[in-house]
Amino acid sequence: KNTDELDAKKLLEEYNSTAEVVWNTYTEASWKYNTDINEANKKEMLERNLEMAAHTLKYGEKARQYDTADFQDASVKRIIKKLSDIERAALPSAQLEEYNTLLSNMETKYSVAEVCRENGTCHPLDPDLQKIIAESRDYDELLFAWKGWRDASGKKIRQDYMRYVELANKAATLNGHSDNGAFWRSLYETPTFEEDLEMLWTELEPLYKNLHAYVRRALYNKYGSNYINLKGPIPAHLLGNMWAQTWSGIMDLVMPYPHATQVDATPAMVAKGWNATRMFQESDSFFTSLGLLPMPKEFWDKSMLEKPSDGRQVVCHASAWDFYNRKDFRIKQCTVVTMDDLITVHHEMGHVQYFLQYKDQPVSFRDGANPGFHEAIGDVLALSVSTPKHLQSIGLLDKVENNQESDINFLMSMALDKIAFLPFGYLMDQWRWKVFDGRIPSTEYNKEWWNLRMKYQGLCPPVTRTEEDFDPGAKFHIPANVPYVRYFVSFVIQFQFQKALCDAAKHVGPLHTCDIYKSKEAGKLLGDVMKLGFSKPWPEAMTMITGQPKMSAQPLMEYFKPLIQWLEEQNNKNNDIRGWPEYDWKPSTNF
Ligand SMILES: O=C(CCC(O)(O)[C@H](Cc1ccccc1)NC(=O)c1ccccc1)N[C@@H](Cc1c[nH]c2ccccc12)C(=O)O
Ligand SMILES: [Zn+2]
Repeated sequence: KNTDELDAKKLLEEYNSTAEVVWNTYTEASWKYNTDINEANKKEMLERNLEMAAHTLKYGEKARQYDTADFQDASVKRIIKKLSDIERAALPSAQLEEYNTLLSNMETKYSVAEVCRENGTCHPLDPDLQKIIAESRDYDELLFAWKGWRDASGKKIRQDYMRYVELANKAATLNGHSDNGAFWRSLYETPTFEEDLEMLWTELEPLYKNLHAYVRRALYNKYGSNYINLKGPIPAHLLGNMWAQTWSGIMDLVMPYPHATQVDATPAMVAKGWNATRMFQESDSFFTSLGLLPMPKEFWDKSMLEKPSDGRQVVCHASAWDFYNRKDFRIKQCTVVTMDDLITVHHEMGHVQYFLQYKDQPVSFRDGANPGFHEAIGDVLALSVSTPKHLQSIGLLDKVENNQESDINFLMSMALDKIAFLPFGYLMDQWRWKVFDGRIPSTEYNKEWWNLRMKYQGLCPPVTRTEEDFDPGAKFHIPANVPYVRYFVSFVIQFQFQKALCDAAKHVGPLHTCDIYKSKEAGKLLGDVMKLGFSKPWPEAMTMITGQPKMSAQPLMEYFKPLIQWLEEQNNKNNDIRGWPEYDWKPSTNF
């Protein structure tokens, strides 16, 4: 083994400059395909992916020659270690081509899927089906969209997915992991990662069960006892979101005090003629108010901020793009003018802010401290933007009162996104980890999916599901091969970050009223951590912000404390049980 540290340094310089070119070329081709899905663009993207894999293989094999045990420079050790895992480039070239083709076919099938009515009108997921699921209060119309989407997307991907699992696992084992799930978890560099997650869920589950009981009661009042059992799971198509992952779509059904302050800024956004660009400019202003970096000109010139109207097929699921040339950064989002999408705008802008902050790091360090950090940045700022006080200051809410009822309304709207999401954020990769390690065989993909949906979310399918279906495939991240536990981590640590930033901003009062707008101290804390990228283990980054190295559910619980007490009282008043002991109940199907 080579123990020459200067040799290694030279290798890494060569790697870094060549990687920037190869990755930029691939990213341009991938962008072209994602924003104009056709055979020619797909072919070009697949070719560029092979070139990138060849580059990864070449330098990965060189990196593996080194024994870095006695190296002085910790960064050199860290990069050599990261380069040594060459992921899919470890596959024989025929299988690598098959793997890349499977991935682009699954993502394309998902992105072009649509649901057609008898009268011939067809509906894509974005914006049509999402709008129906969020706004319709007709049980059967909701069922049309819910079942139709799963028939058009997940069902079509099941075979591809089985082969993808085999090849992903083969690549993982060739890199020394037991399976692909073990590889994904290794990115957190935390030996107790699964135990830590389980402890967080144990702390947070009671909050979720209280919210679930209260929402179930509201849905019972709306849809009646044929469709809701007060001691059973909730039919999965009634929660205002295609995957029941966030529930703010049904805020009108659960609003605690209809006569107190409203919290939805959507009507004002529409009334004031906001468009996608305006939403992104608003977000850009918030970031710069903290002393963080503005979006560069390329961003505004080259991003795709709306679904094209020229007939092009695109991947609508939002994403942020680093072109690895330290200049070119973009967002692709099929933005609609709603409060929900204003939140997503901040989420995506958080990714680009991270790109900007770490752009001068070596390419191997141009990543989040862990994947959850990358997901949390934008959401932290969105916590401030979402406050009634801030929405009023940007003209999106007129009347704002400071009283208990308005507080509860606001906290309910936040809980419908943040607390409702936790079990979904946790179960998605529970399912995939079990698929990758073989605990879930392909003959039980759908049965085990619904077991987890029942166990964690207290949901049931509105109609019978079989192994002909593949409901996990109806959620973008499964066909797109994007890990998901990062969002569970993000939804926990973003409250830790918010608490720390609010302290730095010298906020006084309850955590949920904090708005860090214009706080340069808060911005500096966040900016310094983003500049690190992946150069230090994430507990060091966590300590820089919060003063301690661990994930903790305490700040989230502190943020929602007033609502938790209120929900306890309401559920006791309604004599509602927490949980769903009558788990084998099914809603009536009148067709
Ligand atoms: O998927 C997303 C947003 C998309 C993304 O920004 O996370 C995107 C996903 C993606 C990854 C890889 C390829 C294609 C899409 N991630 C990024 O763009 C990204 C870019 C650089 C680094 C890390 C992530 N949110 C999740 C979780 C979520 C639901 N509601 C939310 C509200 C606020 C924030 C997140 C969510 C979802 O929609 O289920
Ligand atoms: Zn994200």
